[in-house]
Amino acid sequence: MSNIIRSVSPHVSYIASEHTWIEGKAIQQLETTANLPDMVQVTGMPDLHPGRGYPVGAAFFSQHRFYPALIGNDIGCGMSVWLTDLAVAKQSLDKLEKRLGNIDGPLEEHLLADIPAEFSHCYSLGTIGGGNHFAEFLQIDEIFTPFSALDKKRLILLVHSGSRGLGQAILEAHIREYGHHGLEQDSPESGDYLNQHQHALDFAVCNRHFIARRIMERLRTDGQQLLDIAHNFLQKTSVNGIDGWLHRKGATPSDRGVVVIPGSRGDFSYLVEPHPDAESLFSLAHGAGRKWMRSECKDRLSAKFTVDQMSRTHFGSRVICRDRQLIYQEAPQAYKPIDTIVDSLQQAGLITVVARLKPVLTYKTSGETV
Ligand SMILES: Nc1nc2c(ncn2[C@@H]2O[C@H](COP(=O)(O)O)[C@@H](O)[C@H]2O)c(=O)[nH]1
Ligand SMILES: [Mn+2]
Repeated sequence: MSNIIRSVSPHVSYIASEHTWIEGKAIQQLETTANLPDMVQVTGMPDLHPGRGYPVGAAFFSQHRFYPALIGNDIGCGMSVWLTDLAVAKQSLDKLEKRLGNIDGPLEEHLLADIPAEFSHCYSLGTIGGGNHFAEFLQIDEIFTPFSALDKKRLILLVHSGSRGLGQAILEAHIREYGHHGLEQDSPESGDYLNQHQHALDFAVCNRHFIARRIMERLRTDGQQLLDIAHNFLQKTSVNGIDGWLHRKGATPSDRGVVVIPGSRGDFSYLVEPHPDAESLFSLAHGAGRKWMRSECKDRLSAKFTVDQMSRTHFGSRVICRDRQLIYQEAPQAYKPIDTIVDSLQQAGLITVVARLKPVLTYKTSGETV
């Protein structure tokens, strides 16, 4: 375990095997963040990559004060996993795509009555959003550890989305007023942020629920939720007997049962059982993590692959993405290989792999943009 959890300095470490690609800039960002006042420990996950000022794929533990900027704009972003009643064997990709149609618009009229009152004015509820958000059908490729809920004959639905414009508005207002200094715990400002943060977390859970519901309705099926877990959030907690604030930015909690670690639309995703551990700040990778910046993807790929070719993967799965920039930005090539991520977590003793999932159909957006 010791050579997988690498120490950069007494307060900074990251988890990586010899095969895990970690960019130097991301480690520099870890160190910069560790120098913030009252920061106690900073740990990078194997999917660590540089972000805008602060790294993504990391957990940060502070005392006395916390830093909303570390959580970022997509407060509550996370993954939910459903075991649907759709039989793997019977599916035609054409039929799935046709029935799914366009789910970028407001929720269907008959679902509006079920929206909790606190979110009834949020028109983005039930929509996936841009960037790396997606909804994906997957099939179980292999089960490694018995997990009663799994059934190889049924399709899995994975939803990745967050708090949409709400989280963005909370962060913008916070930065306008307080910059990047963080907030003293127990101050009125920190109480205000925590209330808004909770509201965004609740919205994100509700959003993923309605996305899954509308998708399953379109496909005339039902399903059972296996998990819903956020990877961008703040938690008041205790680590090694110290009370403080655990910030997760692209880090999945390891103390809440089975989680999913997605790869990309052209790679496997894994269901894993975490082994909670203080050294990793009770966190795991939340995905594969970017290898290429968004801005470089189209230049690197468009001469080699047409949009049509990008809409299929080597698994034979299909990608619905009518945004010609986004389809390149989110290409499988832009992400680290998921097996290097999962292997390092396994070698560090932080997970037991439950199942490997293979993409069947990935939905990004039906909106036509050039
Ligand atoms: N199975 C899929 N996984 C994907 C896809 N696009 C991205 N990803 C993975 O999700 C995480 C999400 O990162 P975040 O920082 O935006 O929360 C990313 O690291 C990838 O590994 C996809 O289409 N299908
Ligand atoms: Mn996310």
